[in-house]
Amino acid sequence: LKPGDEEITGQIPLGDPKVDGIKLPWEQQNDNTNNPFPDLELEDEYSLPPSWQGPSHCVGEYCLFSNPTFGTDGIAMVTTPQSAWISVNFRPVADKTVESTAYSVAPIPGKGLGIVANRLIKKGEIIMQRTPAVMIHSKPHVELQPEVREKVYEAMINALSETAREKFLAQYGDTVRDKIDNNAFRMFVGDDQHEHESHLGSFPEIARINHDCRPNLHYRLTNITHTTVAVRDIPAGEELTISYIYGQASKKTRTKELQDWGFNCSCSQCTLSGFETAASDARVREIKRLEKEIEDKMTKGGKEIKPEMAGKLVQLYLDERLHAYLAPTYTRAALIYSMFGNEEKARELATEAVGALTREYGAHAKDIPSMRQLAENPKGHWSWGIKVVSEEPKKKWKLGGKKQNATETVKGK
Ligand SMILES: C[S@@+](CC[C@H](N)C(=O)[O-])C[C@H]1O[C@@H](n2cnc3c(N)ncnc32)[C@H](O)[C@@H]1O
Repeated sequence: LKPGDEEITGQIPLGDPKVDGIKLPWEQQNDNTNNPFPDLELEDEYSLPPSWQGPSHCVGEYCLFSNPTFGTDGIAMVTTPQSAWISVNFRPVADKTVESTAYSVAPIPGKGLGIVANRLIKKGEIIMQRTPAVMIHSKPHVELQPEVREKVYEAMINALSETAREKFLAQYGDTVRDKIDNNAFRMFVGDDQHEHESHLGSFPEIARINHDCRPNLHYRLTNITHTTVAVRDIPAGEELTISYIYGQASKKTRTKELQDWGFNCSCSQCTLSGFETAASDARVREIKRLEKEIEDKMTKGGKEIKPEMAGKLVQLYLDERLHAYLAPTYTRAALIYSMFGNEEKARELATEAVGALTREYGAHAKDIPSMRQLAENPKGHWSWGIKVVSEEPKKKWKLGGKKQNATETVKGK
């Protein structure tokens, strides 16, 4: 969330008690109840298993739901019964992660605390995989009156397991709200039948990872599980980083976005010399130009495309150290070389694409079977030697795209 978001008001009609006399929810209860918030009767459709507490502390349709034994360290959610039900019923994710001694928390000059590799971490190794300790629907987080929000958050923190509470409170930031604003990831909770709704997920251990515009980790959210993966080999002693913003932007744009986040970036890319920064900005511009050119030519049937364009794009991504975003680029390049009948390059790039897709989207990424087939047997792949796609070019050309999971994140300040 960016500064200014808290100015948005109105969806939750609580009013200001001091101004218009509307009572806060807990003031509306009769005196002989200990529960200051009205509980909500759950429709059968959204009833949760008996291990769950809630709904309680309801404000409008948003209530507290908790389970101290769920996922990594238990969870407390402030959300709608529908989103709670969807989250509880998501398929669990359990990949093999590195041992917890492979990294540790350490002070990082100019960034507070951060996480540093204790041994060589290999490209593709999964560093952390966690479910949120706290998950809050974005609307009440932004729109609730501060007094009401504080009460709800107090109950939410009390509902956490002791371990989760300790980890949550140890995060960077003064108040509960600060800790959420500075550390949470935006996640969208929904499924095929229900609209995806914006939430803020707090993963306290992952939140120690600082930002770098050219990160060595990629993160993804699969349903409500957060996974961080190494996108290149990381030597012992190097800081582990993710990007809080979209990295393919000029320094000026990145600086502005990170200032909106509340800090002046001191990452490897933001501290380059003026000359290096100009070269980097030029590469980013060239990446965008080439991507557009390739896309335009492909949607027009691919007549004027040259495989070298795709090769150049891959090289620009590597030169620019954009290792966290290689999957679509490798996939596109492998297809183009295959279309032009270059077996060696098609195999090589499709093999790279399988690795990048696995790192960036997980082992079930939808383009993986096709890229695997291309790597193993280019001549048997649909794209082999077609050069010019005159029929239905868009349909054949379309890459799997970014949205692979039910949830998708932007670092959710
Ligand atoms: C999610 S926290 C990261 C962990 C935090 N450093 C800590 O001590 O817990 C985000 C905060 O870390 C700091 N930070 C992260 N990346 C940074 C960077 N590239 N440059 C400067 N400060 C950074 C900023 O204060 C930012 O608001």
